[in-house]
Formats: sequence, structure tokens, C-alpha cells
Amino acid sequence: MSDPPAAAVDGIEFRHVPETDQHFENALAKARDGVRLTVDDGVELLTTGTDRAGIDPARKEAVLEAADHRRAEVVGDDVTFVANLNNNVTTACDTGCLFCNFKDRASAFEADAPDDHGGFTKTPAESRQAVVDAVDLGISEVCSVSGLHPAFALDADHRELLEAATDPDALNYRPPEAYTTSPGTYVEQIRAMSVDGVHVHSITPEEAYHARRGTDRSYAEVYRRLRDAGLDSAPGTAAEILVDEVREVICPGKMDTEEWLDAMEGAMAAGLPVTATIMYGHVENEMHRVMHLKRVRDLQDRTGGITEFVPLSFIHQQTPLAEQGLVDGGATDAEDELMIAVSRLFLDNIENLQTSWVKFGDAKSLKTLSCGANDFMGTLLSEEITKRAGGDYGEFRSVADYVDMVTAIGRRPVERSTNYERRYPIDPDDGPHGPRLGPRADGTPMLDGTAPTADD
Ligand SMILES: C[S@@+](CC[C@H](N)C(=O)[O-])C[C@H]1O[C@@H](n2cnc3c(N)ncnc32)[C@H](O)[C@@H]1O
Ligand SMILES: Nc1c(NC[C@H](O)[C@H](O)[C@H](O)CO)[nH]c(=O)[nH]c1=O
Ligand SMILES: N[C@@H](Cc1ccc(O)cc1)C(=O)O
Ligand code: SF4
Repeated sequence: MSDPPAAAVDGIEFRHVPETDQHFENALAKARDGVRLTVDDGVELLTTGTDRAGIDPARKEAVLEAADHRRAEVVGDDVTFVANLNNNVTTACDTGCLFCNFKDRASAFEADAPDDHGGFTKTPAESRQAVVDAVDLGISEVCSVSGLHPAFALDADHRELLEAATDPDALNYRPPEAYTTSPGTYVEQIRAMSVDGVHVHSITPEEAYHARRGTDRSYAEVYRRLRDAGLDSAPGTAAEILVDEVREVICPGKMDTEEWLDAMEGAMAAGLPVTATIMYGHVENEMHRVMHLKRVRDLQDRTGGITEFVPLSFIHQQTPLAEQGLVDGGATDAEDELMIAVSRLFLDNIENLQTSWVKFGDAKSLKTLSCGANDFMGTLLSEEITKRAGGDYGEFRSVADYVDMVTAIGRRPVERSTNYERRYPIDPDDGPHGPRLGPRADGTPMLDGTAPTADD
């Protein structure tokens, strides 16, 4: 009847466990009535009741249905997506997150090291060229998240400070000359990616932390400088699970929960919209997942600046967590569906809920569009993070792919801008289909016929 548990977690004892005084039926009634849910309510829904082991299929369907209704009430039936490029600048990173296989040790990029690390660093000029090519294809957004390369500084002033530091190693700084290729500064990268007014979505809280290391600048100040250089919004990754006892296991080198919240508030204080994420399906339990949702909901109550929430299902295959035996799988289908549904029901102050074809594949993401999700991510054109972790769902979806998939489930595909302010509803019968919202978009299909996942 029920799915097996997501992951065996040996030897980790957590203070927070999925136990509550609430009953599943009460929590479901509140969810159906649109009453704001407590953490205990969320745990009851996510577990389909803590009174029984495993996931109860009938109760699960009831939760998915409530979330689907809520989605229709809040955002209607349109399914949105963004025409975008993922441009990762560098894989060099020494933060050591145990769920991540995107990173390569920075020492492998040093000028005197053998060039066999399999990773990459792009100069600002190389980033610009990648964006120019994609803007020609019609994209409206470049999404850029990267490793914390030790040679990165915010700008020339920051570099000067880092160069003068008594112990630069302690600040995770090494000068660009130490490396075969320099990523330049964050400001140079953002300027380089600002091609013809394309929307630049970049600088996660962890990257902002790196961009202020060794200084007493506030996050707002750092994000303001980046905004002046052309940054338009920030991705809320690095959230993982916003409960420190979990972060200590999966990403001990990363900022803690408070610092993540501080960075997000700084971005919003600088006038930038942000997204928020959760990465689940590893060592955490349902109590952690819902505590995370509560922290995101509180942040949105304080700021109102979060445009979308993105549940990222952990891809386990080629990661240190799996290699060290800390996990033996990711989330099950039922857990993925419930994560989407409970995110919709719990986050009553965030309109848009994204499903990721990169993490779920097409079939499961389509299913989640009837479990609470309304946004179907973006065209990406390139994807490294999931691929390097062992994910196998490709790197690109064309506008034609989106039209086919979304119309197949009886919904209307709508191309959106990053912040959902501009929308272009697509008439499925009026093909061929290409992006419309980018600075050079004219409806020409993006990579028709040549892309690995395009229709043939
Ligand atoms: C790879 S990092 C790059 C940006 C920056 N270094 C940071 O940590 O914010 C972006 C996000 O990818 C997600 N990620 C990394 N490895 C993953 C995996 N194996 N499965 C699912 N998501 C993953 C994490 O949520 C992480 O915060
Ligand atoms: N969900 C994932 C994303 N999301 C990025 C979006 O495509 C877009 O940038 C955002 O909606 C802002 O408009 N990117 C990935 O590489 N992998 C994902 O799983
Ligand atoms: N979805 C995130 C960005 C992201 C980037 C890479 C990922 O692997 C996951 C998420 C955002 O739009 O803010
Ligand atoms: S998740 Fe980000 S910070 Fe952590 S190791 Fe990967 S690239 Fe580095």
C-alpha cells in the first residue's frame, strides 16, 4: 500500500521529528477551507497522518486535490514558463556541500595544476558570448548560479581589500593570477550578462556571502552594487533545508538559516525580487520540511518580495551523501507530489509554485501541475547541476515542447517574464512556436530540430 521511506538515515539523530498533536482530518479540513496552516497541520498533510506508518494513498489523493483546487483559485489554469538560459560561470567551489556534485575543488583550477578536473570557469567575455547567442535565440532571462571561486570578488574595491588581508586563505581568497582562467568580479560578470536588457537572475544568498567576505558591508549594500551593475532579481537557492541541525549534516560549510534569511532580506531591501527554494529528499524528515516552509512563509509576510517557490527534489546518484552511505535514494513519487501539494497549501502568500522538469522529468512534472504547481520552469538551454549529480532529464525544452506538453493536459501554455509581470498566452494552433518576450524574440523557434529534446 505505501511507498518505502525516502532514504535510510543511519546514525543521525535529529531533535526535530515528525510527531504532532494534530489529526490528519482536521488539518485537511483547514486546508480545504483556506485556513492558514500550522507546522503541525503541514506535517499531518505531508505524512498523510502521523497516526499511521507510510503514505496512505486515499489520504494522499485528498491532499493533492485540495492543493489543485487552491492553485486554480489563486492563479487559475494557465501554465507558465520562462524562455531562459542557464549560464553557470564556474564549477570551482570549496564549500563542500555533501549533496552537490556540481563543484570541483578550486585547487584543480590553479595555473600549475594538471588541467583534468572536467569543470570550467568562464571569463566575463565568455559569459557575455553565451548570453548574446541565447538572446539571439529569443530568451528573456539569464539564470546564473555558480561555485564560490576563491578568486571572485564583488568589485575592484573588494578585491583591493581581499588582496590586503593578512590571511587571505582564511577568507577563501586567492588572486586571479593563481588560476588558469579568472572569473573576474561579480560586478563584471553581471555587466557582461546584461545583454540588450535581458533579465539577469543571479547571485544566490551563498554567492552574496562570498561577495562580502572580509568586509562589514550589509547584504543590502552588496545587492545594491550588483543591481547598479545590471542585476534584476536573485535566485533563492542555498536554502536547502532551513533547519540548522540538517544543514550541519548536508552542508556544514554553508551559511546558517539566519544568515540565509538575512541575505534574502538584503536583496529585497535593495529592491530586487527573489525566488525561494527547498532541496528535500535526503536526510531530513517531514518536520524539517514543514519548518522550512514556515520560515519561508514568515519571510514573505515580512517582505512580500518572493515571486515563486521551487521545490528541488534531491538527485542522489553521484553525490557524497550517497557515496558515504548517508542516503540510499531520493524522494519517492508520492513524496514529490505531496511536497508540491503541501507547499501550495502552506505558502498562502506566494502565488507561483514551480515544478522542475530537470529534477522530475516530463511525466512527473506534468502530474504535479495537477497537485498545486502552476509554473513549469524554463527552457534552460544548458544544465550542469543535476546532470553532474546523475540526473538524466536533459538540458533543454523548446517552446514547442512546452506547447505540446501543456496542451496535452488540457491547459493553456503562457510564456512569462521572470517576475510574472509580462505574459504571452500561446495559441497552440498558431505554430511554429518560439519565444516572444526576449529583447530579440520574434516567435522564431529556438533550436528547432537540433536540440536533443525537441520534437522530431
Ligand atoms: C549548485 S548551487 C550553485 C549556487 C551556489 N553555489 C549556491 O550554493 O547557492 C545551487 C543549488 O543547486 C541545488 N543542488 C545542488 N546539488 C543538487 C542535487 N544533487 N540535487 C538537487 N539539487 C541540488 C542546491 O539547492 C543548491 O543550493
Ligand atoms: N527549478 C530549476 C531552475 N529554475 C530556474 C528557472 O528556470 C527560472 O530561472 C526561474 O523560474 C526564475 O524565473 N533551474 C535549474 O537549473 N534547475 C531547476 O531545477
Ligand atoms: N530555481 C532557482 C534557480 C536554480 C538554479 C539551479 C538549480 O539546480 C536549481 C534552482 C531560481 O529560479 O531561483
Ligand atoms: S551547492 Fe553551491 S556552495 Fe555548495 S558545493 Fe555546490 S556549488 Fe558549492
